[in-house]
Order: sequence, then structure tokens, then C-alpha cells
Amino acid sequence: MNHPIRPISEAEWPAFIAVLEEAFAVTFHPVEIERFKALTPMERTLAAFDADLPVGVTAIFDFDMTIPGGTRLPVAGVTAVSVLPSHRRRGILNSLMRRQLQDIKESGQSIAVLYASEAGIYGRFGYGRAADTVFFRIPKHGSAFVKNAPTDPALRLRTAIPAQARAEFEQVFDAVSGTRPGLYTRSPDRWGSVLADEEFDRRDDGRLRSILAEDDGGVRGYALFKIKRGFTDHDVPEGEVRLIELFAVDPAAYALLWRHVLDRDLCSRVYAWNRPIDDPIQHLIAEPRNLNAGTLDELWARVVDLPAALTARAYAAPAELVIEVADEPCPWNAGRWRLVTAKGTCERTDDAPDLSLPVQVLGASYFGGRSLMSYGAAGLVTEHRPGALRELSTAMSWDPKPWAGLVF
Ligand SMILES: CC(=O)SCCNC(=O)CCNC(=O)[C@H](O)C(C)(C)COP(=O)(O)OP(=O)(O)OC[C@H]1O[C@@H](n2cnc3c(N)ncnc32)[C@H](O)[C@@H]1OP(=O)(O)O
Repeated sequence: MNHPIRPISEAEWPAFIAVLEEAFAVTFHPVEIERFKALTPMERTLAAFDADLPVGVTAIFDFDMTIPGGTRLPVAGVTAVSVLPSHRRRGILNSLMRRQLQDIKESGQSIAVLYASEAGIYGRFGYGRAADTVFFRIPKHGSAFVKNAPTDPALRLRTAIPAQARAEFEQVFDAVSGTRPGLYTRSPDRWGSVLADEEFDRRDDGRLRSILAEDDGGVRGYALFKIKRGFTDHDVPEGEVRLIELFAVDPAAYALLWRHVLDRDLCSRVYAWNRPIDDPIQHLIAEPRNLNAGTLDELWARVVDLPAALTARAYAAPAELVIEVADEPCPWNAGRWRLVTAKGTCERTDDAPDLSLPVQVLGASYFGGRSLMSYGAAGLVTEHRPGALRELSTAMSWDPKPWAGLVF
């Protein structure tokens, strides 16, 4: 059955939301729907129609996302992918994804990123697992820092109502967001959504709270968190600090903010559910097993315009080689490309390849967080010239590791 695809009109927004609510089995609060609308350019939506009814939808958030080297690249943040349960497994997602990749290419964005509801969905459309998120469950009793953890007597803490400290959060976030691939420029609407604290946002974790680290010169970091209150049968406090985000411009402010959330009165642990894989807290906790860490995939990335993407980022070491790329959904990327990082060029060639790889692997390693050598060991990259795999793997690696810190 044919399901024509086009962007929705504003009048079709309720029908668009209805597909999401059904597919995700959620009921949004009207304020949430308005917030989402403010973040979603109508012309960046797509819906597949059954007669007049949207039965499959998706949208794009436009992000300026930091890539290796610090450039903030305009990327397409794919979101709201939903197909009505009555219409699932008839190829509607497939049609939406292919059309969306065309649109992204035409809009001039060379990279698409997304946060997957299920990790098995997007590989077939050329996305690769590009970044990880780590969760920590740190008990207060096991959270002592190493003896040489940084301190600065000039620093002090200040409790603030989050909405009232927004300008200071923005100052810190703007200072750090260019330093880690995956972080992005936050629009005013995105800040509104991060700091959302209506009654229905509080659910059972209480209201949004914040603490700032500052000195006489101004703010140097902040933490946003909630506190899930709790007591044992014997009235021993066992509240949980649920850390939402913690950013600091220097190590001493970072350590002080962590110390604060770990020591919070009436709490027995911190649950930090969304942290970067190389989070420095791992080196500050003297008994690192108490981090109780676990990892999940975070950003998935898709190279949409290969030469534009590969020449936009910086490389950790020089590389000069011909890569042969397989890319069925985006045939304009398929074939052989000569990448010369020293010249910043990536051009089509008929020369023999040094490496053959699928586009998913390029997406996975684009932000510098995934080892090409490891894909080689898995048999998913083929090396034709000895040394070529290590050369490109080293060049594409990056520190710090990628992380967006955002579920979108
Ligand atoms: C970035 C984001 O927004 S993530 C959110 C994704 N959405 C959800 O999880 C909401 C609930 N799920 C849904 O709405 C739908 O089931 C979707 C969107 C995941 C799939 O839509 P459908 O129209 O059923 O998918 P479609 O029929 O086009 O399938 C295309 C391919 O994806 C595969 N596929 C579909 N859903 C899944 C899944 N959940 N896991 C793994 N593979 C899947 C199909 O088997 C098919 O594979 P093939 O190409 O090898 O034959």
C-alpha cells in the first residue's frame, strides 16, 4: 500500500502527536506538547499518510554540534520516529528514513544523529553507534575522593532556584560545549526544556534543584539534580540524588560540585544516569568499584554527505588513504574516496582502496569515540594495505570522547 510522505502543516500537529502517543504508549501533558512544538520546525517534520491520516511520523531538530577539532557543525537531530501500531512492519519507517536522508542531504547537513529507543533499528539505514553514556550508582559511604583531588579555597557553593540561575548555567555550558564532540549549542527553547519544572515534570522525584560553584570572579560550574526522598523502616535516611547534569569549567569546581551531591544530607547515594564514558569522576573516587558503572549506547551518527563530513572534522594524526565505502541508502556516498587529512581534502577516485568499510562504521567513528581497529577485529572493515587500518583508526580517534548528554 502506498503511503505518500510530506511535511505536516501546523493544523496537522495534533494528528502528528497522536501517532507519537500511540507508538510510544505515552500521554503527553499539553504543556509538553507545546514545548515539543517550539523545538520542532514544521518544515522539518515528515508524515506518511493513509488517506488524510498521518500513520508514521518523524522530525528533525537542528543542532550545531561540536565535532573533533571544536567546529560546531550543523547536524540533523532525528527524532519522534513513530509508526501507528496498526500500520507497523509494512515498510513505513523504511520509506520515512530514506526520504529523510534525501532531505537532510538537500538541506546541506552532512551528519545526522539520533538517540535510539531500541538499538537494533537504525543500523540498516546507515547509522552507527557513535557515543556511549554511562550511569553511576555511587553510595555515599564509598564515595571518598583520592587524596590529591583538586581543591580551591576561593571556591564557594550557592544554592539557586534553577530558573533564576539560567544565565549562569548558560555561561558555563557555552564555555564547555565546544570542548567535547557531541555537545551542542542550546537554543532558548532547549534551555526551557532542560529546566522544565512544572508540577507534572516533578513526578515522584520532586522539584528541580541546583547548586553553583563560584568565586569572586563569577560562576565556574553547576549541578542540576532532583532528590528522591526516602527512609528505611527504622527511619534511617536513604534519599537518592538523581543527577541531571553537572558541568564545570575547571577541575576544582567539578570536584567540589560532585563532592556536594555525594555528601548531600538525608541522602545515601547518587544516581547519575547520563554521563560521558570518560567522566573524570572515575578518577576521583578512591574506590572506583563503588561507581557501580554501566554503559549504554547514546548518540547514533550517520554520514549523509561523506566528503563534507570528513573534511569538516579535525584528525588526531595525519592519514592519507583511499577508502571504499558501501552505502545502499545514500548511494551518493558509495564508492572510493581519497582522504588527505593534511590538505583537508576528500575526493572521488578510481584508485585501488586501502580500506573497505560500510558507512555505519564511518558514522560510529566520526565523533572519535569508536575504534576502527576494533571494527577491523570484528571483521567489519577490510584492510587492503597493511597499516591502513591503524592509520585511519588513530587519525579518527579523539579525546575527550563524544557525548551529547541529551535524550531527544
Ligand atoms: C530517533 C527515534 O525517534 S527512536 C524512536 C523509534 N520509535 C519507537 O520506538 C516507537 C515504537 N515503534 C514504532 O513506532 C515502530 O515499530 C518503528 C518506527 C520502530 C518501526 O516502524 P515500521 O514501519 O514497523 O518499520 P518498517 O516496517 O519500515 O521496518 C523497516 C525495517 O526495520 C526493522 N524494524 C522495525 N522495527 C524494529 C525494531 N523495533 N527493532 C529492530 N528492527 C526493527 C524491520 O524488521 C524492517 O527490517 P528489514 O529492513 O530488515 O525488513
